[in-house]
Amino acid sequence: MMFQQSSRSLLDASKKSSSFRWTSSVGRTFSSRSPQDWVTTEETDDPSIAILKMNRAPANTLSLEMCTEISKAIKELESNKKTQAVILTSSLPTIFSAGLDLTELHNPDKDRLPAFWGAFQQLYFDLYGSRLATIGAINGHAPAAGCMLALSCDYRIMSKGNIGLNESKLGICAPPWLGQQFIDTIGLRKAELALNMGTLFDTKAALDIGLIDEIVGEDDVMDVAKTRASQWVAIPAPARVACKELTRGRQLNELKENRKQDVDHFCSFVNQEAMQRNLGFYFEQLAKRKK
Ligand SMILES: CCCCC/C=C\C/C=C\C/C=C/C(=O)SCCNC(=O)CCNC(=O)[C@H](O)C(C)(C)COP(=O)(O)OP(=O)(O)OC[C@H]1O[C@@H](n2cnc3c(N)ncnc32)[C@H](O)[C@@H]1OP(=O)(O)O
Repeated sequence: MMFQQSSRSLLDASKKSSSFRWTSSVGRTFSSRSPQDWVTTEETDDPSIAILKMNRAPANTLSLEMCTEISKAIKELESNKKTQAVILTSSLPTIFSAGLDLTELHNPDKDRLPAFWGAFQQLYFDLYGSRLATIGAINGHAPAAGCMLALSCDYRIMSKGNIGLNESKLGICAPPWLGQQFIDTIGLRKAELALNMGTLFDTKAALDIGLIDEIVGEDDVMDVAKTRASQWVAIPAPARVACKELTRGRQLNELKENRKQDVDHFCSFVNQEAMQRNLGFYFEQLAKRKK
């Protein structure tokens, strides 16, 4: 990995508290195959390009275990010297990732919460700072932390769905490092408006403000992603890595130096009664939406 980060204690803690079937505070039961199946990697016909697929139905939400699995997959790909690029995508039909798993935030387990945020921070380090060229093949909705996954890629193509940082609609605010990623991508004024309003952009609007780089047809996503990956891989790897360090190194180091404070800040923010009320309300609306 280009920007080596240490998170052993947090991730070790996460392993102890893993649970894969639980009932949420609004009474819905989540179950799935084991976390090992939530993320898969595939080879392509070019040995330098791999695919990383998120398969956590129904919405590829980022729980502690999901963050850990994605991080693990990135590290495994990086450990193969031949691999120079990864295409990040979803195997779900309409959702890239619905962001943080709200069951982690609402009525949280006090011991698990810091480990959860540590795993989310680690995912940012691993994806945003990867030595690999990263192509986001965004084939569905990508709100909030789903948008973070997209923003952490080097190049973003999108076929359908909405993307953006909608945290304010949940009564919360993106952490400074995610907000900064957004500002660095689309510029301060556009980010200011979008963050305050919690705007989710359709593909056209996202392209207009520079949140994505290209709109592609649904059937062309993987072909275009492979073509773009080949173009990135054609740049000599030391140059690519140095460019990434130039544009992302400061932000990554800033969080690295403030990691513990960021976890503490997150935990005290989320544990506030008003935050819990807002999250509970949003979560209930989400669950009721279809009914
Ligand atoms: C300065 C202080 C710093 C402190 C920081 C504090 C907090 C952290 C802040 C920011 C970081 C990031 C935060 C987040 O990511 S919060 C999550 C935000 N995500 C959303 O708002 C998306 C919510 N989901 C949707 O809008 C829709 O699901 C969708 C993505 C548009 C897809 O719609 P569709 O109709 O296709 O699917 P469903 O709505 O039926 O969803 C399927 C299924 O999944 C459940 N679900 C969806 N999203 C989540 C989620 N994020 N967490 C948990 N569960 C989710 C949904 O309820 C359905 O469940 P069901 O049981 O009904 O099948």
